Amino acid sequence: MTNEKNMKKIAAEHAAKYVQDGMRIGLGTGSTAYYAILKIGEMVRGGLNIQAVATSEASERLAVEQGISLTPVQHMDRLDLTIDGADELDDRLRLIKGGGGALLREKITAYQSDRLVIVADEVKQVTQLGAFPLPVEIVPFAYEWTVQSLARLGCSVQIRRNLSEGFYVTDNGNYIADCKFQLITHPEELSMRLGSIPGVVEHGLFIGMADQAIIGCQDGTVRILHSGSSEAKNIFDS
Ligand SMILES: O=C(CO)[C@H](O)[C@H](O)COP(=O)(O)O
Repeated sequence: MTNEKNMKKIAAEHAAKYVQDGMRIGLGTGSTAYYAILKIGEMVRGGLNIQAVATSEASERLAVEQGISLTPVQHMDRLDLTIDGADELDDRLRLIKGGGGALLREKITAYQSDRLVIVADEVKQVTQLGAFPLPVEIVPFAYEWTVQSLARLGCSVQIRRNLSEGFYVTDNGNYIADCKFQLITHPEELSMRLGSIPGVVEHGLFIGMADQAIIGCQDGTVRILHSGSSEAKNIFDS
């Protein structure tokens, strides 16, 4: 039986194999993307030449520690590939992201990428999204009103707190509202409704963005899902 950490690691290390010399790479955030950054760092120290941007200050620090030099975004046009984690994904590669609070930079980076590869352990794959509370980044001004608007969509809302019990503040100076729906039956419609609330900066539904998901499984295999295809295959990584 492979434990959760190893499921994340095998998925992330498989994805790192897609990174090739000369590519422009987006580095994701979270405990699964962490392993991809470690692997890419190892490849860079071995001579791989890439340009990279990170989706959070935490991933920036990790990348630099690993010897991956980061390029300012204004010096990059499109990215070839971004490797990032997810909190939930369904068979159509619709995602909930933002558990680590980095959803805004992650979505901007994913949108700018020719290819978004999601890495996750198999617990994250669900038939319907919504068991994981949907993170929504909101501006601090009048956040109480924004919370009321979010609650009118049929969810219970909690402003995320940090360990010292103050509000968690994102890398962009905003708050995160974690929105618990029973289940999200129509993610596309919800995405549009969230986007129309003033005060919402961005939300963690990523729809039509992921090209591929690499899922690390308990039996030590990786399952690969492609957008637009219901076929999945499990393979032993070597
Ligand atoms: O969206 C994210 C951060 O904002 C992460 O990718 C997501 O929370 C998954 O994290 P982990 O790999 O630690 O489970």
